[in-house]
Parts: sequence; C-alpha cells; structure tokens
Amino acid sequence: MLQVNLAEDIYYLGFNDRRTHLFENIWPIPHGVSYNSYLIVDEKIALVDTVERAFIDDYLDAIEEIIGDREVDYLIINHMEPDHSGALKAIVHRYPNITLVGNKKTFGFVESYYMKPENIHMVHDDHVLDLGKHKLQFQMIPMVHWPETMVTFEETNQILFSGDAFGSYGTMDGGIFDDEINLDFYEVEVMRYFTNIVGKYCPHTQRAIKKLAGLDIKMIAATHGPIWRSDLNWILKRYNKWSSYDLDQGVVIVYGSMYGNTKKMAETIARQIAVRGIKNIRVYDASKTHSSYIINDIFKYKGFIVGSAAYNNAMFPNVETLLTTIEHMAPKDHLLGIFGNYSWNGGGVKNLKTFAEKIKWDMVYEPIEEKGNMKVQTQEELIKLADAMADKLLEMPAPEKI
Ligand SMILES: Cc1cc2nc3c(=O)[nH]c(=O)nc-3n(C[C@H](O)[C@H](O)[C@H](O)COP(=O)(O)O)c2cc1C
Repeated sequence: MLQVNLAEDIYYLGFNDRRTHLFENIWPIPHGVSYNSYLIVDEKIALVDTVERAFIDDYLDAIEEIIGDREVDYLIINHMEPDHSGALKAIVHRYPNITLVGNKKTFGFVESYYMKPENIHMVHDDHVLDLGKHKLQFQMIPMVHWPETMVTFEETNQILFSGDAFGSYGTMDGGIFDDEINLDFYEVEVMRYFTNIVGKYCPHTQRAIKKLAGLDIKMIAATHGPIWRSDLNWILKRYNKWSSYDLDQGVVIVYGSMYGNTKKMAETIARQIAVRGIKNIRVYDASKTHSSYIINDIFKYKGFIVGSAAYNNAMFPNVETLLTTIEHMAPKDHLLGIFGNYSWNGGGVKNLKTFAEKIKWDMVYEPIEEKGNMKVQTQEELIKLADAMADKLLEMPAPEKI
C-alpha cells in the first residue's frame, strides 16, 4: 500500500469499498465509500478508529508495513458504529496489550458488540493523552450521530479526527485530500452523507460546530471521504448551513402514481411554479428515485409538495416510506402542499393530511383531491396551490453564496 501522510508520523489507512450497493443497507452508494482509519507513530503508537470488517486483513498488513514489530499502544474509538469498529476485535487479538480509549458511553458498546475490554482509558472533554511528540485532546459530540461519538484533536499538527462528522460517500479514487480532488463531484456525496446519516441530528451538529470552533483546526480527517486541509471553510460552511435548516428558494415535488393521474397533477403544479419564476424545481417519482436523493433536495429547498394515489385505503407505499423517513429526520421550516387521486373511498390524501398534522410545516393551500382524470376545476385548484407556494418562495431573500 502506498503510504499517505497527513503529517510526519501520521498515516492515512483508508480502504475503498466499490462493492457494497447500500450503505447501512439502506442508502445507495453508486460511487462507493471509503473507510478511513489513521495511525500515529510516536513513543506510543495510536490508531484512530478502525475499518469495516471486510478490510481487516489488508488493514493489519498496512499497519505492520509501517510499524513493523512494534506494538500499537492505543486504539482511539471516536465512534463505535461497526463500519469503524469492525476491525476492533482483530486489532485487540493482534496487539493484546493495547488500551482502548473512549468515553463513558464507549465501552458498553464494545462489550455489547465484541467483548469485555481489558485495558481501557476513559476520557472526557479536554482530556489530553500524551503519545510523546503528539498530544491528543478529546471532545464529546454526542448524537453526531451516536451517543458515544467524540472527536480527537491532535494538537501538534492541529488535525481534527472527526469521526463521521464532515464525512462523505464516494471512494477516494487516487486523490485523498480536498486539493487533490474535484469537489464539484464530491459535493452531492458529501451532502447526501450528511442528510442521510447525520441529518436527523441537526441541533446536535450545531452544538458540535460551536464547541469545535474553540479549536484552531488546520486539517479535518473524517472516517469517510476526503481529508480537508486546504479550504476548511468549504466543508464547515456547508455543515453549518445544512444543520441550521438554511433553505434556498425552490421546491421538491414528489408523487406516487400507478397510472399517471397523480403524475399529471404534479406536472401541472410544477409548470405553474416555473411560470411564476421559480427555477429550482425538482419533480420526483417516489417509486423511481431513492429517498436518499429526495431527502437531499428537501434539505436544500424550502418548498415541498407531495401527491399520492390511493392504494388499499392508504398512501402509495413508496410515498409512505419517504414520508416516514422525513418524519424521523424532522427537517424544519418547510412550506407544504398536498394532493392526490383516488377511485372509490380514497386513502392517499387522507393519510397525507395526517403527515401534515404531524410534521407541522406551513401548509400553503388546502389539500386537493381528484377522482381519476384531472378535470378543469381541479386544474384550477392545483394552479392556486402552485401560486400560493410560489408567492411564499418569492418572498425569500436571495441565498447567500457558499
Ligand atoms: C392496487 C390498487 C389499490 C387501490 N386502492 C384504492 C383505494 O383503496 N381507494 C381508492 O379510492 N382507490 C384505490 N385505487 C385506485 C387508484 O387510487 C385510482 O385509480 C387513482 O386514480 C390512481 O391514480 P394514478 O393514476 O396516479 O395511479 C387503487 C388502485 C390500485 C391499482
């Protein structure tokens, strides 16, 4: 393995996964994902997080290539999710005298997933672990995105090992640092990683950003995706915007339709919103586009309009799945419109109304429901819904460029 240094004696041990289709067995990763671990070689040797279990052999080999017969003294556990703790048992087996470093929440996870840990070192906010030349400081960032989550700040080179925070989908195709890659390509993957994985925990992310602002950080090394060293603001500004629900002018229109009647209603709304001068309009068929991408756009745009055909007294199943995901993530401050189509007793709009009551977004117009093919009167109503949405979107200030 070609060695990649973040600084003298600090090594990148990252592995690319181009085989897995779904991250967490939910989220599509057409461009793969990397699992990043880091190795600090000093008087004491420390690993920061490990990798997914599929890479254990290559990981152990890569460590040995760097440190030879020396022992690893510490395993810093910023985050216990198995894509990072997957090699923990193998590491303990290979280096039996190793000390696991974590906080008061970490070791319960170690025990429940792997084994009762023998040597542990419990850390808390501002705690410093001295490796020799390198001093590691710890900060807790609970629920970004698990309870035990913490970050490790290497004080000598000012590197923040941030766990999943500031991570990204997408493999590292040669380029590993932000100045070695085309960020235009990674932008969607960074945002999808944020919205899919961390998006439910925006208030916690905001708290973490404020807490970490006290550190003089020169480099951010996450457990997935690029290492940020040239323009930290690129990632920090985006995290701040997304986690504060700072939405742009635009609308996401999603529909679930078997035979096209609900789709026609969605097209009518989209056209009228465009006529009114709104340029960011994304129309999605809930059966075709995975919620990973739709959620991403919901975190971008203020407007959300959802339509559903009635299906067995309920919503169209794929719309229901999407809305359940939205309810769990509970993004704030959106404008909402709902519509649907039915043939006998309905079920689509009825359940969309329940969603609207729960999510408590600002409904711009009353629900619209058609029976079968769209009639002129319904078309007029849909235009009114589109106008109401456009009116509110046009009141928004121009977005700040980041
Ligand atoms: C499997 C299936 C289940 C349906 N269930 C209901 C229902 O419970 N209530 C209802 O009013 N219509 C029901 N319908 C009828 C559709 O909602 C209706 O045809 C509607 O116009 C479809 O809109 P679409 O063209 O966008 O698919 C069902 C249709 C199908 C194919």
